Amino acid sequence: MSTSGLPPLYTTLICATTSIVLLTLWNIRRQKSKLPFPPGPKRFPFVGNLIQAATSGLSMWQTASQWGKTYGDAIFLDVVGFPALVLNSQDVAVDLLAKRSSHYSSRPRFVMPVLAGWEWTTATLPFGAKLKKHRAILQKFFLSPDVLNYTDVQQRNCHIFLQGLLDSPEKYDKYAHRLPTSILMMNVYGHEGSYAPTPTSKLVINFDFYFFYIFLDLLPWMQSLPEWFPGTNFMRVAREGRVLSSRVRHELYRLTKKKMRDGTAKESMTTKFLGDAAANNVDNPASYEAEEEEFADVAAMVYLAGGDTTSTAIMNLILAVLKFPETMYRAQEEIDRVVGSDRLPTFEDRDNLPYVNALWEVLGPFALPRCTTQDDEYRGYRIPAGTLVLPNVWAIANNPDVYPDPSAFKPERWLPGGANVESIRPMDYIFGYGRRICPGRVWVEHLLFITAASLLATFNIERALDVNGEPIPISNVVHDETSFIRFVTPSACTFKPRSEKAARLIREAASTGPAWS
Ligand code: HEM
Repeated sequence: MSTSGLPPLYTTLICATTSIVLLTLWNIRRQKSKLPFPPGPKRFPFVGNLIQAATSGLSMWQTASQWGKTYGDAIFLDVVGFPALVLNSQDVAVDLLAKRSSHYSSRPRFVMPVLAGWEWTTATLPFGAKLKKHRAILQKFFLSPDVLNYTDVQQRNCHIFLQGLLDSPEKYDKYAHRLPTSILMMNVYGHEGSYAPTPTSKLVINFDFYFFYIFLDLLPWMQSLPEWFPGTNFMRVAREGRVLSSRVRHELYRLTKKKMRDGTAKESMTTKFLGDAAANNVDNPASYEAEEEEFADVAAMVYLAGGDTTSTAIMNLILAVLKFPETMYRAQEEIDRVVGSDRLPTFEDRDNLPYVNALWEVLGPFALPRCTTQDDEYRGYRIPAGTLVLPNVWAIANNPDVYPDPSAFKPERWLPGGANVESIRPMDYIFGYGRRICPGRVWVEHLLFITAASLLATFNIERALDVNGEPIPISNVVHDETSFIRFVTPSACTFKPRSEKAARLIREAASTGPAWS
């Protein structure tokens, strides 16, 4: 509508109002950019807070928790020039990562993982259309057990796991790794066994490994140096990474497609997805190909994301039981009462085993960094776009104001009448927040329940004794304190079947399951 026909008073009013609104907006913006950053330790030129974190003698999560006592639960850091924000409490993590997820849901993109060919992985994708497609596929297959009927596969493999412990208990860490990877292999591709493309692949697939090369983000011109130039070792590492990435992405997937052509493929996420995609794109081969390419990435991502995380949770469970044997006896008393000794536990028992359910929530701290996509203001502080946001799950889980005696393993704290029955539970933070919350969480919950219940129904797990009959100290070693996953090394311990009958039940159940290669 034109204002030319309006009386002069109206025109003046409209102009005045518009000017006031524009001035106010400009002022808010100016104020915002004048706001201070959230509090944090003194930042030094070039290195920022890196030296303080590296020399504190604690893990980075513990150091950040200590800083929290002085600076509060949102701490601003400088990581060699990159702004970073550590979130030390559940309230702040939910406020930012869940309630403001529109601009806290991206991931930082570092040079080296991209050079090494891992830019397709769901967990590193920036927020956008591609990520939404990946997550839609993951949620379709993993949020409900019914689509892939994965509880069946989990239960059968769990029996094989128990048989492994009967036969070679000293290999328990290998079996703890093989359990989730074999199930994922079947769920995702329909293959039996687990998979490692090369013996060193574990190292290179752990993305934290690439953070060593963060100097490339500060000195991007180094990528143009000739390969003979000193300090360009990253080029060789990146080349090896690309070969590995391509194998992880395609090998298992192509094998399933071959089996589908031969008519020997077992039902899996891949056969189901390709079947639906073919039916929906009968007249549009280009669209089918695009969907297929996208899907192969998601499938490979599941295998990468689910193995080490879930096997670490199983190792933590065993460690917790070794450290606090009374929890094992209490769980066994509940299992004996509910399940009896004539059969192995099943998923139908889950609701009747509250103590066992409380017991498996002992997963180690694990989190993935986020990256902000817009400037933000929070509690009177400025958080610039491009800030690396790190949820400190360790600090949240070890907050003595929420959890009395936080490092003691007391599953009963979650039960009716327990100290933490009203508090947030580990399940509320160990799988992340908002739009990037872990899409594998329901699958994990099922597997950890059946593993804990079956393991404790059939075995007594105890510390091994030395030549003098004294218990050998538990290995508490975490492989790599800087890793996003707190890997646990195995302890000297024994897995004794609770009875002849328990051993027989295991052998009978395992004889109907798949063989682990
Ligand atoms: C104990 C086991 C596991 C734990 C503790 C865990 C935890 C997490 C956490 C904390 C995140 C980051 C969430 C965020 O940024 O807020 C994540 C992301 C992810 N998880 Fe899991 N996870 C586990 C197992 C699995 C499994 C079995 C799968 C396979 C389906 C899986 C697939 C993924 C994927 C694809 C992402 C990236 C999601 C994205 O960036 O949007 N995880 N997980």
